[in-house]
Amino acid sequence: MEKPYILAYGRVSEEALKKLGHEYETVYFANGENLENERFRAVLQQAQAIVGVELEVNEELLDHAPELKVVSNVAVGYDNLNVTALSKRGIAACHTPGVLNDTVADAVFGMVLASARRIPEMDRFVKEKKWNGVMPDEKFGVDVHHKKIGIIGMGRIGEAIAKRAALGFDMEVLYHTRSRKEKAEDEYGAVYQELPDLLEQSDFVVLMTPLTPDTEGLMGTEEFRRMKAGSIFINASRGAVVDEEALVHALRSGEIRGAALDVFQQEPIQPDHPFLTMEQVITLPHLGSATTENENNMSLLAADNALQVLKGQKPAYMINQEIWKGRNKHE
Ligand SMILES: NC(=O)C1=CN([C@@H]2O[C@H](COP(=O)(O)OP(=O)(O)OC[C@H]3O[C@@H](n4cnc5c(N)ncnc54)[C@H](OP(=O)(O)O)[C@@H]3O)[C@@H](O)[C@H]2O)C=CC1
Ligand SMILES: O=CC(=O)O
Repeated sequence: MEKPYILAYGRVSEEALKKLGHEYETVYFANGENLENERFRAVLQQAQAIVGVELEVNEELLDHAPELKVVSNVAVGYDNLNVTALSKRGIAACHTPGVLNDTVADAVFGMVLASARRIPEMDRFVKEKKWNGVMPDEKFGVDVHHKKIGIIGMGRIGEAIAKRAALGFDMEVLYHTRSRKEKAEDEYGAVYQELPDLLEQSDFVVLMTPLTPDTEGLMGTEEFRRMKAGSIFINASRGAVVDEEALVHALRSGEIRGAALDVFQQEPIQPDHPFLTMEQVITLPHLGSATTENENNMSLLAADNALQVLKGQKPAYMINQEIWKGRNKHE
């Protein structure tokens, strides 16, 4: 009998592809492939699992996937999945929380340091042979240590950022979420704030919420207006949590000093986007979790999630847990 199919998509490590391929006919498609590709449609028609990152899984795609049992994101964020549509069809939705916390927090701290100390800009300055041996006063950065960092979305990754800020850089940590975080308060001295208060006090504002109907456009004109003069905005959550026009305005008008952005409303960013011409904005290609080690860890976790579902076991990291109820009376 032919092995059942798995459709692998986007960033999935070699080791994970091998693991999946051992038991299932695993066909890999690069990021950007979609229903317009005949081979993609043919594999989807037979696929019992999708394992990958950034594939838009909507009703239309699901209509082409009659055998599907699980969609396993190689990501913790799952705004690319229509979870309601998956649940309605009894398809498990899985993701990879936890394993990437430190990797993403390292990247965010890189963004904090790079923007405060103008590191990418100064790299260009030297390479463009503008350096005459003296660091010009007008290119000086600002300190990070002992400043206030405001974290919007103190979840798994937010806490790893708070730890670096408090224990590594002696920063005061403010945070805003829907619920209080005792661990962050006890271990990192984090102080809960309503959003306007956090924005008004923080030297660095770090956005780390998921993209949901509640968070879409969370940072808009009013929020940027409330930020301190000279403050820096960091976004590593999702582009659509920010009103990009409002951010461009806040940067151009000097309401805030700078920004470091790993995510955009449209990825890749449009070639004529104003961010690309702004010296005070660091633009990154959604690299938060992108290290060799972490890609493999996330891919293996996503592969395990998918294989567990295909074997009738409850996966370790399932988003729509409610669909599992009653499937196995021991769980
Ligand atoms: N740039 C990159 O490469 C990466 C980006 N990400 C993004 O980071 C996000 C967060 O990941 P992770 O930390 O694991 O997720 P968590 O679910 O652990 O944390 C999310 C936090 O956001 C808070 N939150 C949710 N909705 C709101 C709201 N309306 N107002 C205020 N706070 C809110 C939650 O609050 P509460 O706890 O009170 O519910 C929670 O504390 C992912 O969903 C993804 O979009 C993740 C990895 C890499
Ligand atoms: O953006 C990455 C993720 O894991 O979510």
